Amino acid sequence: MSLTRTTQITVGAGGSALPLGARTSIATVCLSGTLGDKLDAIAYAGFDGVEIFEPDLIAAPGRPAELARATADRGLSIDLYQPFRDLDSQDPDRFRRNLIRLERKFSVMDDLGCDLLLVCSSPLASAACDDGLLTEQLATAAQLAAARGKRLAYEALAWGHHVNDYRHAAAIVAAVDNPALGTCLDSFHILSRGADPSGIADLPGDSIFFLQLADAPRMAMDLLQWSRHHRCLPGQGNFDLVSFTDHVLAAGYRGPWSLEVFSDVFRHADPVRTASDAHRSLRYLAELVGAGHPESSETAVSQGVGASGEERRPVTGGVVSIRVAAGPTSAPQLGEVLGPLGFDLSGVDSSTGLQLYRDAELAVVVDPTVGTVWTSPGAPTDMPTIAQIGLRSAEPGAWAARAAKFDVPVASIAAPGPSSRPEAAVEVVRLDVTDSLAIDLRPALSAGSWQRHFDLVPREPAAVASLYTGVDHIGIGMGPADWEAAMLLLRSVFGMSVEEGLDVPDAVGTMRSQALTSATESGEPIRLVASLVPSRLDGHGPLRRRGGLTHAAFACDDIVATARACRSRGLITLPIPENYYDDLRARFDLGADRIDALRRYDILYDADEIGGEFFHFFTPTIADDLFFEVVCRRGGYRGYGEVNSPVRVAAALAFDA
Ligand SMILES: O=C(O)c1ccc(O)c(O)c1
Ligand SMILES: [Mg+2]
Repeated sequence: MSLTRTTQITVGAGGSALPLGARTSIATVCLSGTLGDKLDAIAYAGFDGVEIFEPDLIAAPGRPAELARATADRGLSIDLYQPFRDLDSQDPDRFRRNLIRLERKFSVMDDLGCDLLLVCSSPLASAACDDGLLTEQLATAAQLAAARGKRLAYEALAWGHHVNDYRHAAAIVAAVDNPALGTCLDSFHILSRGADPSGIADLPGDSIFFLQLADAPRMAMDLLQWSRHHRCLPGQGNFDLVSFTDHVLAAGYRGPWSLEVFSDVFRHADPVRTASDAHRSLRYLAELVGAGHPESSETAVSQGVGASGEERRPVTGGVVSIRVAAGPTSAPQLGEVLGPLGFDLSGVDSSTGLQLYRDAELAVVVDPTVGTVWTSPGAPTDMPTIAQIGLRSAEPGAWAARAAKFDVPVASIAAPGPSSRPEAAVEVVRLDVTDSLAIDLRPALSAGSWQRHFDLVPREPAAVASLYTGVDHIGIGMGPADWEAAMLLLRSVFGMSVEEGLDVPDAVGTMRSQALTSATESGEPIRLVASLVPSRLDGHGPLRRRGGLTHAAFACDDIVATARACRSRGLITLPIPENYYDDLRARFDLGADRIDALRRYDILYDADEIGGEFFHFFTPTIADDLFFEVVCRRGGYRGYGEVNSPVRVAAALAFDA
């Protein structure tokens, strides 16, 4: 068996990764560091151009002409200089003063070799509040720009005083009717206000001077604060950027796709990592947009980056295995819980001590070694964590190719095979989602494949029928440093989709959680629930959180029968308080018998508006974190019983006390 790690980073990849040959660009404000650090990271990630954010230039030691050289030396164009604020004004003196300021900025742009300036709509109460006056003032500015060989891209800020909607900005631009004035469309300002983006398709394409893309998580908060602190990359938030971008292309826009992401997270993240995620996010968006523009994908496909038939995302089956990094202290405790749950110890790897627990086709592998490579740096070594998720796939090699398309490194584990067909020898492809979580893709786990790795304990075939129909979902904790990158990776490579995130308050904190799902060939989706773990909690170190967080939930068809079977094997279910069942009786019309059955087996319950039902019970936590859950879904229930989460956490604390 050999392990090979392939890392492919696109450095200055030739040709466009975007539909219709569009160029990639990014605003310097997206990244942390000095302007030099930012340009290095942007060039390294493979971008074609930059937007220079004025405060970055003002604070930099180099003169604009030097910046122009530094940018050109890195193979980058300067696509936009921004922002020019508060141009229009009800006060004629103020407006005259603003025109002088504008002329000075044109001189800076001369030195930068940039001809496009972003002009934001004014948020000031003194802004021109009359369309006639505003049109007149923008017309004057456009004439000055034309005389200096410059162009102005007028952007409606979502919190603009008079102009805060792209249609209003476009109407003013149309009224001015000067080729030196166009609009800048910024997805954040348009989608954050819930404006219908379909009107973009009807704008004259040559009046759209610039496209800024940003995603964001849905939040009910002040627009300015939301925009300045919580934007994220396409594929990290909840906006529908695919149809947004489709409308912009339908209008005929062929300029750069530029990222403008104001983010508190990226402000202190490694700029190289942010920039490479940023470039990946544009390719992710391009793949989805390109799928709707087959005529546009021809060039892209010839460069190996487009959405062609054979490049479609390969399929997976469901979760077939879970590997728990348990360490020597927790490994025996895991065994004590897995046995009663129906997982028999069926093999041990004599060289590593890895323990294989199986219930029919499902496997849980427990790693008892100290400080395994899967444990996050700084995490307590005795804290068990789900380190690997195994998905069934008949075509691991195709997954390796797909990961490479997004520059995600994979490790290919080869099985002995004919050397004439090396691709057939790829047995497992492993891809790191974070430093402490990997996803494996492999064909069905036959006894044969286990045999190669474990000394199997002889057992009677099908001695016990399987208790479970599969893995319903997996819960994982992630630190803030990993969160954004992991979301993008899961969504781009695996095509996972997200619903809106949830904040779930419980006895030990408020947990930000995000469910991700992806379709499988069997129809039952893969479900992951990521929870954002603050990097430090109560001095317990990163990722340590009392009450449990990391978990695997197994699915069954009959919750009471399964609970009974587990109890008969000695399972201690997490005790749920009487008060919970009093409340259930008050909230739902369940009938005394059903409530009694739930209470007897510590089963929790939820129902949704469409008649879906959810039943689940839990094990106590192992070493404060890991637990197992058994669930039963009925009638198309799509949630995770989140309402019961605080009850579980409090019950786990009470059990441990
Ligand atoms: O938050 C701002 O002020 C700001 C500035 C420039 C932009 O392009 C933008 O979208 C927002
Ligand atoms: Mg903008």
